[in-house]
Amino acid sequence: MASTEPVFAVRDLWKVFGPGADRIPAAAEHAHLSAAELHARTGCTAAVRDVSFDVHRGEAFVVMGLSGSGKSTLVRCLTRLIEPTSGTIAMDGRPVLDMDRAQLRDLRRHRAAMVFQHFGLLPHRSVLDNVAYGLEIQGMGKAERREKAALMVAKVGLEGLEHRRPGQLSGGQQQRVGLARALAVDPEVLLFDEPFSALDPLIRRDMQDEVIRLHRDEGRTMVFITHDLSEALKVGDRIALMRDGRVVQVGTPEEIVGAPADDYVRDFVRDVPREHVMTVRSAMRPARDGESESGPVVTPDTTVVAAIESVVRSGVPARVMEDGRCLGVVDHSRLLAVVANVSDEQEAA
Ligand SMILES: Nc1ncnc2c1ncn2[C@@H]1O[C@H](COP(=O)(O)OP(=O)(O)OP(=O)(O)O)[C@@H](O)[C@H]1O
Repeated sequence: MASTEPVFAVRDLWKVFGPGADRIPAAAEHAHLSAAELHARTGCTAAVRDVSFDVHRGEAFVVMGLSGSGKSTLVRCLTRLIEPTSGTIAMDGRPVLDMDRAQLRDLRRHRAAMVFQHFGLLPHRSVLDNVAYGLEIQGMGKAERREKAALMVAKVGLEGLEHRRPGQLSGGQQQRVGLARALAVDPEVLLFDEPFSALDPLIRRDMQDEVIRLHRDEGRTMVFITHDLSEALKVGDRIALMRDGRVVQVGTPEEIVGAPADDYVRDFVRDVPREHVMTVRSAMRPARDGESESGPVVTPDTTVVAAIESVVRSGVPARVMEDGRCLGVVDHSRLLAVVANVSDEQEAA
């Protein structure tokens, strides 16, 4: 298996609810209709509308959009918890829509584990046994699964709480149990359905950091649903932004914020503090006489806010260095242009 092969390859995917749903994807006369018009005309809801994207190995892929935009339906289609109306999905090159029940069970149990918003914990079991549950389903012996579960409990920071019941835990702790349970089966992909939206802001931030740490440490592929833009920008390597069942843009946080595909995306990201998302790679200019010889050094993926600090402290432009080469420099005006959302042309004018 080539390592460049996507984990998920989704093409022309549709999920339509309602009467005669099967006929909607191919019906060209409906293609230009908005979601509301389509519903008024046909009685159908196109929850996922002609969507194509790849999820690369090892990336955190975020599906973002407002309530009702189709995020949950899309992600549930990946493992056929919801049956797509048309299109194709491949996981590791294998067509998911051709899988029989046994193959699908294997897919959901071993390869793509879901972490739900409402934890789905078993109330009468201890933390340890909840975490071990997925392994029990897999048929692993008691001693071995408890040992493995204990490791996962420690990994998500719940040591000492192994014998509590879910009802004796806070929301954040319960979510950690759900996370440990998904991790215990060592899936190739973790699918998160708005996992933290029920948590209060501070615990939510802790959990986001936890997920990012797990992602960095293990390089595990993640698909993460959220309606929260700041969460998407924080967690995602790439983000698919959905509107009315369609994916309107797929890109890195920097691409989404720096080069919105249309007015909808532009409006969506309008209030994002750009200096926290944009990097010096998109802010730098060519070095002029002597500038590549001195001044503070930053890497190309340094955020603008971090580069501002370097430039302010040193009083001179910062050099953007990669593999010993100076790619360019960032000075006060380039950095301020990012903060003010002024483009090169506007700056020069
Ligand atoms: N079983 C169903 N029958 C009919 N319509 C459905 C069904 N499930 C979802 N829908 C509709 O499909 C659209 C997309 O729903 P979905 O739950 O995927 O959105 P979402 O972006 O995940 O929303 P939220 O953030 O509120 O969970 C909505 O208009 C919803 O009402």
